[in-house]
Amino acid sequence: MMFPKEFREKYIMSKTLGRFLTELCSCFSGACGEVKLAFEKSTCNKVAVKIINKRKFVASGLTDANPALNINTEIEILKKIDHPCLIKIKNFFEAEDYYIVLELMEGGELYDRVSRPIKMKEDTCKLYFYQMLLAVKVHNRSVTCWGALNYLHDNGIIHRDLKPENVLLSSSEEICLIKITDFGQSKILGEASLMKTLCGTPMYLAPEVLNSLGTAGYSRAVDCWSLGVILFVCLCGYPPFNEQNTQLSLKDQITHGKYTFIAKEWKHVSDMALDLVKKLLVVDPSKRLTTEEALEHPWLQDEDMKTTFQQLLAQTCTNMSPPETSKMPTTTRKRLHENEEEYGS
Ligand SMILES: C/C(=N\NC(=N)NO)c1ccc(NC(=O)c2cc3cccc([N+](=O)[O-])c3[nH]2)cc1
Repeated sequence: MMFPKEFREKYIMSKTLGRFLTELCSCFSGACGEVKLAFEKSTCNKVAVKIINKRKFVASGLTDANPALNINTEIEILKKIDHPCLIKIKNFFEAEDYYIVLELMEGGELYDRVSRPIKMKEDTCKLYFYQMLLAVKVHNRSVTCWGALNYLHDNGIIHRDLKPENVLLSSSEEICLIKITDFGQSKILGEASLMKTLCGTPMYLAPEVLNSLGTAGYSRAVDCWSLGVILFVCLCGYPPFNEQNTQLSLKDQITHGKYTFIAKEWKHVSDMALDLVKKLLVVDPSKRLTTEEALEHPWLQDEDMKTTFQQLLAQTCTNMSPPETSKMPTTTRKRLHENEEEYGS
């Protein structure tokens, strides 16, 4: 693999991190790329480098008409966000492939934790889930060691691909910070253009626009559903919806909210935790808990857990300087704004 010259001037590439084989397989199924360890020459610090293969990226059909737009949207999102539970970008290079240089998350992917035979403790699930909610939610800004936190939804950003592979752990310790990554499917919400459309006569308006009125403004609820699936898997160790289920297709399981409940896998899980899962896995987005509502749920009213999070945060503040993203190469192509309401299903 030939790395661009300007990359090689700054970094020494090392081994592959995480599940290369799965990354390789996912290349054939669509999303593609691997993550490698690298050393920053100027500081000798370790970094992670996400390599996104351009050719497979286009062939996978994962991208909109213009694949470069996707990556540019993603890079702009990565540069814009500044939150302890969202991955930080350090640099970006475009050559025959895309190279995204990021902070190292030595605990690897949550996917590998939930795949282990021994289930995660409920308190650990709570600490991780609390951080995922903080990262995604709309919230009145609170000050951290780096100033006001920018939340994804607060910035009109929907992740749209939340899953255990995209939740990274800061250390191999069970009690650690998590960070959400991979904004390759994210959308940036523009101003509520549907409202402007409705100011005029609907005489020429397509039916799907009028039909979308019911779900208008709920596009961010997709992240809350995904968080519900992640919480389900963390608590009981198996996914709520899967192909092995014979009665219903995976699609029907999801669209009807028919999750598989294996009582023996849930007997050590509190009723409050299960109650929160049930209120996130609600098919109607307008009835699904929002991230703010989820944070108010009784299961998360746990001062010990919140103190632990603040202590973890304080540790990172002492040994880290605020991110320097201003020196990175800017992305040039104009980014499309996704309307607030996506028409149709
Ligand atoms: C930005 C992004 N994806 N964007 C995208 N469009 N993907 O298709 C992206 C996706 C995944 C990652 N993953 C990692 O940084 C990452 C995975 C992993 C596994 C073991 C160990 C480490 N580690 O940092 O030590 C790991 N880091 C980092 C960035």
